[in-house]
Amino acid sequence: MTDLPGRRPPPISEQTPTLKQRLDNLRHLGRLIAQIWRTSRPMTAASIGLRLIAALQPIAVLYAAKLIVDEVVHLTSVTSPGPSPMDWWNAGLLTPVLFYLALEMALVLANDAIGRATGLVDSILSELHSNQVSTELMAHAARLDLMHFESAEYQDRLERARRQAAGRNALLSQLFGQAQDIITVLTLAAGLFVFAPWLILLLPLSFIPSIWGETRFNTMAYMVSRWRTPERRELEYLRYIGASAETAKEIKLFGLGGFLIERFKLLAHGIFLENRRISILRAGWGTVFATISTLAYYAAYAFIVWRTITGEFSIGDLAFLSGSFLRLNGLFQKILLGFTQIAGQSMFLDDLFSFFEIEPTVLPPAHPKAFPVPIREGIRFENVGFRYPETENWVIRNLSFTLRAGETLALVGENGAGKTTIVKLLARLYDPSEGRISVDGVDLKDMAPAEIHAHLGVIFQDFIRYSFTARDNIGVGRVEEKSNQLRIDQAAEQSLADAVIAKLPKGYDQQLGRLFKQGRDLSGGEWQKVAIARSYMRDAELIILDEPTAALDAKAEAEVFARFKGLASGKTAVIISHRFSTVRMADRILVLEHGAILEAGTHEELLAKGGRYAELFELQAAGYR
Ligand SMILES: Nc1ncnc2c1ncn2[C@@H]1O[C@H](COP(=O)(O)OP(=O)(O)OP(=O)(O)O)[C@@H](O)[C@H]1O
Repeated sequence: MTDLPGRRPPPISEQTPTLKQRLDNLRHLGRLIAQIWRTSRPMTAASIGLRLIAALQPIAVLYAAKLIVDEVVHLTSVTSPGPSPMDWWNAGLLTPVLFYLALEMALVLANDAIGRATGLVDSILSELHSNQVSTELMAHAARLDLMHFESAEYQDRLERARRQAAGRNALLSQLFGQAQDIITVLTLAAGLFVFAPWLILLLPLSFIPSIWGETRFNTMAYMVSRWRTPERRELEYLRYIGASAETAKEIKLFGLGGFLIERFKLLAHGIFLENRRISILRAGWGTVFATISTLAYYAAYAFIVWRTITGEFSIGDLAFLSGSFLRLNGLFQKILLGFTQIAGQSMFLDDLFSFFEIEPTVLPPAHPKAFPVPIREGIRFENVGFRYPETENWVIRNLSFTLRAGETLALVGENGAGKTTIVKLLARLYDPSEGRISVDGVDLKDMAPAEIHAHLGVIFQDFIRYSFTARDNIGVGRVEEKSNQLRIDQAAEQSLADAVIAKLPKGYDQQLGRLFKQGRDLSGGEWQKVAIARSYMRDAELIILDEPTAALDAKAEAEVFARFKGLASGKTAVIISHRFSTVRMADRILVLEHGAILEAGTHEELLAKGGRYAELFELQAAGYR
C-alpha cells in the first residue's frame, strides 16, 4: 500500500495511551490557551483577572466567620449593659461584631457579582472561541488537497476535529476555573497549616482514589469515542439518508426506511452498550471513593472537635478549621478531577490540533511560474501515470497526448476509464505519480495550484447545488465579480441559465434549493445550466466540462453546445460525455480504456476506422432508430 502523503502516524493506536502520551497531550492546552488569547485578548484578560479576585474570597469569608464566632463567644461572657440592643450599642460592645458581619456580607455580595461577571465573560468568550475554531478549521480545510477529502481516514479526522470545534467550550471555563481553585486551595492550605499542619496529611487519602478512578474512566471513554469514529460517521450518514429532502424520493420508493432504521439500531446499540458499561463502572467506583473521602473528613473533624474541647482551639477556630478542611477537601477533589478531565479533554484536543497538523502536499513551488496566457502551443501529457493514494491500481498509465491550443477535445470511455481523473490531474487537484503535464512547456508542478485554478473553468458531474440565491449561485464562479451583474447576465445567457432565472418568482434574488424557507428547487438540467454559467464567470484559458449535459434535454444540449463552441472558439476545451451527439462536435476525440488511449481522431476518422468508437456510436445510434 502506498502511504498517504502528509500523514503523521495516528496519535494513539488501538491501545490505551501511556502516561507519557497523556502528558504529551497536555501540550495542546498551550495551543488552546493561545487560540483563546487570539480570539479576544481583553475578554481573556478579564476572565483571568476576575477569577484571581474570586480565588481569595473563600478564605476571607471563613476568616470573617471565625472572627464573628469568637466575638460572639466573647460577648456571651461580658456583663450585660442592659436588655435592649441599643444598650449594647451605646456601650460600644457591638461595634466589632457588626463590622465583621458587614465585612462578611460585603465579601459574599462581591463574590456573587464577580461570579456573574465571570460567567458572562466566559460565555461570550466561549462563543467567540467556538467561531474562531470553526473559521480556523474551514481555513485549514480549504488549504488541504482533494486527496484529503477523498480519503476515509482524513474524513474521520475531519469529523473528529469538527466535533471538537463545537464541543470544547466547557474546557475554557474549566481551565481558568482550575487556576482559580488552585489559588483558593493554596490560601486555605496556608491557613490550615498555620493552625494544624498535619491535618493536611489526611487530605490525600480523600482524593487519590477518586483521581485514579476518574483518569481511568476518562481514558476508557475517550478510547471508545475514538475507535468508534467510523461507526459514528456511518450513524450520521444513515441519519442523513434516512431523513433528508435529497434522499426522501428514493428511500420512499425503494421502501428503505425500515432497512436503514435496523442498520442504525444495530450500530447505535453497540456504542450504547460500551458507553453504558463505562457509566456503570464510573458510578460504582465513584460511590466507593466518595465514601472514603467523607470518612477522611469526619476523622479530621473529630480531631478538631477534640482539640476545641481540650481548649487548644477557640470555637471560632473550630468553625474556621472545619470549614477550611471541608472546602479544601472538596476543592482538592475538584482540582484533581479537573486535571484528569482536562487531561481527558486534551486527548480530544489532539483530534482538533492534529487536524491542523495535516499539511497539503500539492504545493506551490518556491518560485512559481505564471500560467501561460493565452495558451499558444497546448497542454501535453507525457507518459503520465497515476494511482490514488493508498491504492495499488494504476488508474492511468503511460498516457501521452497533446491538447492543442484552441482545440476542443472530447474524452470518451466506459465508466471508470479514468476520464475524471485526467481532469483532476489537469486542474492539479492531484499531482501525477509518474510523468509530467505541461502547459506550453511549463510543468504544472511549477505553477501554484491557485494560479492554475484561476485560469480554469471546470464543471464536474457532481457540481454543487448551492443553497444560495440564483445570483450567488452564478457569481461564486468568480467571487471577486459576484456583484458584477453584467458579467452574471452574460454568463447566464451563454449557458442558457437566463431562461431558468426569468421563470423564477424573484429572478436573480430567488433562493435556490430546498434547504431554506422560500427556496425554490430546480430540475437537474436547470441546475446544470446554472452550474455551467458559474464556469463562464471566469476568463478561463481552459474550459473543462465533465458530463455537463447529462441532465439536459436534447434541444438544450444542442443549444448549450452551439454556444459553448462559440464561447470556446480560440479557447482550449475538454469535454467528457457519454453522449455521442455532444462528442461528435469536438475537434478531436480520445477514446480511453483502463487509463490508456485506445483510439484518437475526429468523429469522422474514428467512424471510418471502424474500431471501438464506431462500435459504441453505432450502439447508441441504434437506440434512436
Ligand atoms: N478518490 C479515489 N480514490 C481511489 N480510487 C478512485 C478515486 N476516484 C476514482 N477512483 C478510481 O479510479 C478509476 C477511474 O475513475 P474516474 O472517475 O476517473 O473514471 P471516469 O472515466 O470518469 O468514470 P465515469 O464515466 O463513471 O465518470 C475508477 O476505477 C475509480 O474507482
